[in-house]
Amino acid sequence: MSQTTEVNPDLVMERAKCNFNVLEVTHLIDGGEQNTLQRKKIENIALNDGAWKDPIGEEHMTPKEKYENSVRKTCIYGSIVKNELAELSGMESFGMNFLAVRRTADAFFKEVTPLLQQFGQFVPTILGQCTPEQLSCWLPKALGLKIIGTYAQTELGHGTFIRGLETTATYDPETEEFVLHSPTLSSYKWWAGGLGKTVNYCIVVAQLYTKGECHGTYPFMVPIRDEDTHMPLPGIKVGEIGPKMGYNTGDNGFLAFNNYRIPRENMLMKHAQVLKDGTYVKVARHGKLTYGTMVFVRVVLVSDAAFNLAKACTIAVRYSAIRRQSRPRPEEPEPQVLDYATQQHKLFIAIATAHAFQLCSVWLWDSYNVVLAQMKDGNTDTLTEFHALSSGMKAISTSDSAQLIEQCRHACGGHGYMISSGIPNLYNYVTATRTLEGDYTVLLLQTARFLVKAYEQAEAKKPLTPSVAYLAHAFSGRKTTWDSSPDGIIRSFQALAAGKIAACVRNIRKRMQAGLSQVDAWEMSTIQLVAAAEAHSRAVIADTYRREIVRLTANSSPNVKAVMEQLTILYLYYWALERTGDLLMYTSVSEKDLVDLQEAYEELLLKIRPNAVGLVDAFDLRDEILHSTLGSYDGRVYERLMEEALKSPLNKEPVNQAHFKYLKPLIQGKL
Ligand SMILES: CC/C=C\C/C=C\C/C=C\C/C=C\C/C=C\CCCC(=O)SCCNC(=O)CCNC(=O)[C@H](O)C(C)(C)COP(=O)(O)OP(=O)(O)OC[C@H]1O[C@@H](n2cnc3c(N)ncnc32)[C@H](O)[C@@H]1OP(=O)(O)O
Ligand SMILES: Cc1cc2nc3c(=O)[nH]c(=O)nc-3n(C[C@H](O)[C@H](O)[C@H](O)COP(=O)(O)OP(=O)(O)OC[C@H]3O[C@@H](n4cnc5c(N)ncnc54)[C@H](O)[C@@H]3O)c2cc1C
Repeated sequence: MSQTTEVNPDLVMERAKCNFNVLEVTHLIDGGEQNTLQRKKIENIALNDGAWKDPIGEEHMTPKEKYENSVRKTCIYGSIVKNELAELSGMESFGMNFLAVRRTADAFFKEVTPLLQQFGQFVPTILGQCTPEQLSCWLPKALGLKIIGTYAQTELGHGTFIRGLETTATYDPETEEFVLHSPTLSSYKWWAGGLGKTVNYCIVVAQLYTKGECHGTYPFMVPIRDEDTHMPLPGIKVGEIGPKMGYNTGDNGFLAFNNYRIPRENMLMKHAQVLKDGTYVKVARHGKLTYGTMVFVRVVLVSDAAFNLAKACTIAVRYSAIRRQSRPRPEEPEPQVLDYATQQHKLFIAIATAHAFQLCSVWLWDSYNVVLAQMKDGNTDTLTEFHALSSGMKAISTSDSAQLIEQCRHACGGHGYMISSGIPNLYNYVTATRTLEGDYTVLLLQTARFLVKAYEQAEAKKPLTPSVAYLAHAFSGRKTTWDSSPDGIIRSFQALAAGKIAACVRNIRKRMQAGLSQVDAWEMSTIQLVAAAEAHSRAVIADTYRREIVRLTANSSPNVKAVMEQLTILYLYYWALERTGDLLMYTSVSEKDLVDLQEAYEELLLKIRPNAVGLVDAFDLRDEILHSTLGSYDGRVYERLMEEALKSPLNKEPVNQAHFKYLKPLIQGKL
């Protein structure tokens, strides 16, 4: 943890007040002491020589300078963490090296590296979609950065509806090549990270045509720039898409093909093949295995949501401890804003949620590895449930994380609006993750498809998979009895998910009986289906968070156990109070129960208050990674804000020329 000699006295006081062992909680979050040591080792390698520093503040650079600076730092960073990046050669290896690389990358890149997609999607797609021969050809080149690539699936006209993509890959048996073509403007590839200027290769998802027949979308390895001159190859039109809310150092691009030819071997053929004579051979036992990279990235994004939220609440809690405002008791000094109950209400849920998502992401990752292992043995039975689960968790974690990061900004008042606070960049990054890799609504509707089918299984008294086992109790005809214990609240969350799913099924059936088609009846019910999938995902998250905390703190010291338990209960109370209407509908909760719950919630905030700074210190986020004037470990907020203000290019001269050019003539009435 970075420490300077002078620490703000309020933070010193807060740290003295903390009643638990901060390092013990850090180990818990990291998944054990060895992991913490390994992470710190990588952080020291990556950060200690200051290579992440910018010549001038990135925010003062032009877009072109920003991009070039980001490429420069990518090369420095890549050479520093080369060995750790090599670990990414197996999808199973989502270990501490991966997470440490992810964390230290944020010291180098306030937005993103143009090579994000090299490791975020290019390498994972090679791993998941290639035959063994293709793997041995492409993987070493990609991992060794001999080729730089991205993943171009989305088009100007279609992102969500993959089956609607228009780019074609038509097999020509005469030359044993595929001909890639963009028939319309809406078929232009759009969005792929790094495509604008950085990459020379691209995995392109296109409609496969052979022998006059379309076989759906498949990925193709496509060289797009000359490996020597980096010029776009003939038949390729490529460029950058322009300024965005965030990801501005990520050169997202567009790409079009004019009858562009690639060898037959460049179709990634793990799940289907086109033989030399053009015969199409399907290998996969599950129709959606070509969507595998998306499933992988959705799992990664849950962990990313937790990490970014931890950063935002570290900034906001430390700042709230040093910020003093208003005088409710005239005889006393102004209180720290962290002492206001409303401030605690804004912030402590953010800490608890960061823990919840972190633990869920580890659990989800472990479940994913089980699914991958089964698929290696040819068994794809659990993929459908996993797709529903990961879709729901990705949707909720990215959306909640973005909302809570914004809440952290509110908690920092005016200074939170400064780029130098670090929060705007965090928000701009995370809010995009609600959309990319599957939009929030669209993914929850995928979860809902699974839930409706699971409900029908439960109705028919057929066996249920673990994440929906609670549906077996949905047919008792009685409201679930309210019980404010943690297990009782989780049962209530499951009851309201079950109630909402049941209501959806009833509505769809009613509408079909009234003459609507299945598609129309489903469409009319989608508002409720999204709500049901949200309720289900929240029940899974709450249950997983609670179970994992109980398991992980079984041997913890009493105070660590106590504070972790308080956060878990806070999470449950918070969401119960957010959903009082639903609880009244689907459980026996009374008005008095809800009044008691609100009171218990407020008392819990008071109990957590003395440990708040300790809790965010336990995330162990180095100042270099936080990039925040408000959130540094030493709390020298005002000094840092002033230092940053003086870096503004407008402060380089006492009077700006615009005064003489425009204002003075206006003042003198000469305009
Ligand atoms: C140096 C740096 C260091 C480290 C960096 C490393 C990591 C960094 C950290 C993280 C970030 C990494 C990258 C992030 C940055 C940018 C990434 C952004 C990239 C992108 O956005 S790529 C494009 C992604 N696009 C999408 O996600 C599109 C969303 N749409 C879909 O997924 C689908 O079209 C659909 C699911 C909405 C519908 O598909 P469909 O029409 O074909 O299917 P149906 O609705 O008809 O369903 C049929 C059937 O299939 C089931 N199904 C659907 N999908 C899947 C699946 N994936 N797996 C399994 N089953 C699936 C569905 O449930 C139906 O089943 P049923 O039984 O018939 O009901
Ligand atoms: C920063 C960023 C980086 C990206 N990087 C990449 C990349 O590297 N490679 C790549 O291929 N793509 C990339 N994308 C694209 C991204 O995957 C898509 O934008 C995303 O999947 C959403 O699809 P869309 O843009 O088509 O949205 P749309 O589907 O057009 O969504 C518009 C609205 O319609 C709604 N909607 C759409 N379909 C339905 C439905 N069936 N039912 C109900 N509502 C619906 C949505 O909920 C949304 O409200 C990136 C996007 C961003 C923002």
